[in-house]
Amino acid sequence: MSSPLAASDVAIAFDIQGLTKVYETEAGAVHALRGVDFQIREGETLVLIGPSGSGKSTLLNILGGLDRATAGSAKFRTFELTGASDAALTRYRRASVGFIFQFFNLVPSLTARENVALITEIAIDPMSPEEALERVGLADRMDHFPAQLSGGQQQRVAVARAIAKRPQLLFCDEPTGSLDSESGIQVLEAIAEVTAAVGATTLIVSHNAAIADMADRVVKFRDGQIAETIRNSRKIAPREMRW
Ligand SMILES: Nc1ncnc2c1ncn2[C@@H]1O[C@H](COP(=O)(O)OP(=O)(O)OP(=O)(O)O)[C@@H](O)[C@H]1O
Repeated sequence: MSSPLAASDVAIAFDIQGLTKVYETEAGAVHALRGVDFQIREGETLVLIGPSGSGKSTLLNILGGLDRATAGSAKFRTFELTGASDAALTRYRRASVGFIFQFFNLVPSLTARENVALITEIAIDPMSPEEALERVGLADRMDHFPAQLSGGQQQRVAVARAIAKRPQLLFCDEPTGSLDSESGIQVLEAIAEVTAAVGATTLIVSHNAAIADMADRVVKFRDGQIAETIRNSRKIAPREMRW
């Protein structure tokens, strides 16, 4: 069956078919994803919203090579994630994916520059830690330790770390979840800027409905499935969002 997005002039980053995830727990099986069919275009920014437990993070983790599906298929370009070896998934994450999580995950004993350098030292074609930190507005904070930075600044270091290797994919799970609105806007501005600069396909999971305005498409989850997708006619810059 031909898909509406598979026209020859549209490059597809992810082709997802029947993606299913069941967690076996002591309390019984938890159906986190119930047969998701979806395609994501190269260079798109998607914002994933929906109730707690509806499967957003599970999808992000599977597409990021951090978790494995129970059934179905998820293909990034020509790379089939489901069924890939652990080594292949590690190579994929290292080469292609930048991650940003809610709680920054910086190494406390390293400066901002050193936290970013941890990644650039093992990347294939990275920008310098200095360039990455300049892009997120931290040129004057490079030699600060995480404890000397605000939450928003720490998250911008995490953004710099995620994009310094020029990833094809940027996955953000609640990137502003622990920030006040002004810091959150600065982090989203940094994400929008670096996404445009490196041309990454970007997925952002958020509970903040305002963030949906910066997406090309908003993906609404319900009960382990995609209930609706909405294409924004115009993307709104984070600074102009109504928070
Ligand atoms: N490691 C795990 N073991 C067992 N169940 C899990 C695990 N991870 C997630 N789940 C369950 O899978 C379902 C989907 O969780 P998921 O984290 O993907 O939802 P979410 O939409 O991202 O929620 P939230 O917005 O609260 O982060 C939930 O019922 C959750 O409890």
